[in-house]
Amino acid sequence: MNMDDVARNGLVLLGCGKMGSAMLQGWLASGLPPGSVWVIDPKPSEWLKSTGVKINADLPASPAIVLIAVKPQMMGDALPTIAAMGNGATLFISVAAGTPISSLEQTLGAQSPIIRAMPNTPAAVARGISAIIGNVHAGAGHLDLAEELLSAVGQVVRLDSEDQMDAVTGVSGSGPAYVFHMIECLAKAGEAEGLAPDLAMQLAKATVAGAGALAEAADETPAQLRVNVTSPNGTTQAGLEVLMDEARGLPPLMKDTVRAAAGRSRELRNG
Ligand SMILES: NC(=O)C1=CN([C@@H]2O[C@H](COP(=O)(O)OP(=O)(O)OC[C@H]3O[C@@H](n4cnc5c(N)ncnc54)[C@H](OP(=O)(O)O)[C@@H]3O)[C@@H](O)[C@H]2O)C=CC1
Ligand SMILES: O=C(O)[C@@H]1CCC=N1
Repeated sequence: MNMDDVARNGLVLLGCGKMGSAMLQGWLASGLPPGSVWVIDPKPSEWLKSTGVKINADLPASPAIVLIAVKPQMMGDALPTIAAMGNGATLFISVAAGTPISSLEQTLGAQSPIIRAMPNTPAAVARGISAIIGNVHAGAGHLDLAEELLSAVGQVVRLDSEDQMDAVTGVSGSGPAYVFHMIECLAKAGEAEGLAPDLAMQLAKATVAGAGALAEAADETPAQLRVNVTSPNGTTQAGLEVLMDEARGLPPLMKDTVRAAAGRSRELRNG
């Protein structure tokens, strides 16, 4: 099965909030016909209505893919809508944080091919990264199909074990929010040094975006790129002595941040 089969047999998107719409935007931009997409969402946005996809319409009996993008806490209400498609050819992909494959199997059927994925919101600009892992019924063809679908919105990595998903969620699923907060903090710090808010925000956004692009494009490691900015006894060294402090700086803070997010992912296993 490939994206041509998805266009022919249909893709059902269950839940079209922030993550569902970020991905849908990418799929439509990459050529998936709107007429091949069924979206189920209680309050469709104006953007969704403008796309030409089928919204809250009768569903195909056996779509190629059902992508589940509701909150973990909404699973109980939402999954019965699609449970009848289980135990057949339909591939289920869930992006829900925490919800284990075993719990999805209970509702969708023990014979269903199910893939758990953790994307992130830069998918909206095709710069996301998704990690995927499947159940025993998700064969190589299903994983290839999920990878092809998610590749339309960024990079895809395959996990060896579902246990890795909590740490992945703490790093790349939630990670964009950490980076957005870094932009906010950098801009505020610029304001504290006397810059106008607009100028401080422009400098902060461009710096984070540019550094991210350089980190991805360069042959050097991020550590070397950092060294390249740091003149001996210069301004960066003075700043990094604060930021890189092993007791009070970013290293322990980032470790605690990712640990808290991964821990919450583990808690969500129980609903
Ligand atoms: N946001 C992110 O960065 C990421 C999110 N995820 C995962 O994606 C999933 C969705 O998160 P996110 O997009 O942020 O959340 P949102 O609340 O933005 O989106 C969920 C959508 O599902 C709708 N919905 C609620 N109940 C039902 C139902 N019974 N049937 C169909 N749709 C329903 C909601 O409608 P209404 O608002 O009216 O209730 C909403 O539009 C979560 O499981 C999350 O863990 C994964 C990676 C990153
Ligand atoms: O905050 C959350 O629970 C979701 C999962 C990863 C990003 N957002």
